[in-house]
Amino acid sequence: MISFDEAFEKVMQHTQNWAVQTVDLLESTGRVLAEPVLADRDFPPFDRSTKDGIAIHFSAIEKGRSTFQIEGVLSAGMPQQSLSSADHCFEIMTGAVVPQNTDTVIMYEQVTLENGSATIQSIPKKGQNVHKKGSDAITGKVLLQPDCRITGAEIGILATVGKSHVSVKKLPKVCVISTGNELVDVSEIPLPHQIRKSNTLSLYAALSKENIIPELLHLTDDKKVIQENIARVLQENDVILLSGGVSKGKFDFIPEVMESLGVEKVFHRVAQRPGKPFWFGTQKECSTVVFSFPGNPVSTFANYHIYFAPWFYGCMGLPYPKKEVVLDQPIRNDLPLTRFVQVKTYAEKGRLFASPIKDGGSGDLASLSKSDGFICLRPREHTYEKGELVPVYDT
Ligand SMILES: Nc1nc2c(c(=O)[nH]1)N[C@H]1C(S)=C(S)[C@@H](COP(=O)(O)OP(=O)(O)OC[C@H]3O[C@@H](n4cnc5c(N)ncnc54)[C@H](O)[C@@H]3O)O[C@H]1N2
Ligand code: MOO
Ligand SMILES: [Mg+2]
Repeated sequence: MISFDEAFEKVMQHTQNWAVQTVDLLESTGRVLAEPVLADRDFPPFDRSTKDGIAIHFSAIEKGRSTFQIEGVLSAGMPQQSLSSADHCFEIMTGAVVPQNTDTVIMYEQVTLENGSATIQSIPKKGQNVHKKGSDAITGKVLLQPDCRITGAEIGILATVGKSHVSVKKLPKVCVISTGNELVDVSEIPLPHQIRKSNTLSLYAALSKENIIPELLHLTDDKKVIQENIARVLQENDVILLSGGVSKGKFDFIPEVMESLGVEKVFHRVAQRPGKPFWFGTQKECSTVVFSFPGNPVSTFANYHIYFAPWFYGCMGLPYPKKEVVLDQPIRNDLPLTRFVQVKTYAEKGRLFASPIKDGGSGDLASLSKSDGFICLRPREHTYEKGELVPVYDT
């Protein structure tokens, strides 16, 4: 059995790269950008008024003028105009092009309009309320580097530079498989000896947060059925996530089936709780990566977040957000294995605290909604003290 740190390192050594694809702008939301995005013109592309008011040439103020004859009204979307005399002004709206021969905008609140003239009530600063052409970025500047997650902010930038199609990293094709004769569909009424499938649906939901829509498959505990189906699934997918069938039971066929299909075992069993019988391997010919999680619900859930999530970030070239929390009570782990304890986190005085949740072991599926993460407690003789910082995996 290997330690958690060794297992984690081995998983991270098997990151994959699934090439790139071009998608429509709005479909790129949540995806990882695969190209640099440059400013196609200056930002802003013209001297732009930032207030509704009047545009003047500041030299008129220096000469002591405070009343200006209004030459016209400018709205956003009008081509640039030209002021014919420094004794005049234009009324100008936010977003409109500042006219030639003007350099300063005074907002309506500081102006009185009367008989076609505007009188200013206070002395403005030269250049005020003008968002200068190219002041945010000049043409050709890199606005977005590749390997960033596309959120609403990036969509706005992509739209502004005219990217109706965006190059993004491809997502893996994923199959999520449940195994077990006791499992029935959500819509069924289970017999007394049966339970409804839940793990694979939790995995489906977690994957969909990453924009991955997996194929879902259920297999009975029949070696031949498992073998035939996994042979096909290996060919058709980049990643397989399994739940169940990896421990010591007479019907836990996954490890031997995987090896019979040429999936090379990287490790089986990790000194951790929950999630100990985790099996991880790769089929080199079709470069499919197999995460075979132990069937107990908390084990499947924990291992997805502890191993798969950072691995997937690694594949996408994204840094995995490492996080620590402050323990709000002492907790021991003098076992010779790494413990992952469910916690509820909360913020207080600018710090993030974690409160351990009592659960009924790794079969206690209902406990998962009371927590929002797992803290990682490596084996250690002395107690983890109240106030100590420990790593946390968000769920
Ligand atoms: N002799 C030993 N027995 C067990 C060991 C051990 O080391 N020696 N390890 C225990 C640990 S720890 C775990 S975790 C489980 C892992 O079992 P498997 O991966 O073989 O999973 P199954 O036997 O198929 O099922 C276990 C449990 O989980 C439920 N399950 C499975 N799949 C689902 C699903 N999709 N949705 C909901 N629930 C699911 C299943 O009904 C069982 O109750 O082994 C221990 N045993
Ligand atoms: O380690 Mo198992 O994953 O606790 O139930
Ligand atoms: Mg089992």
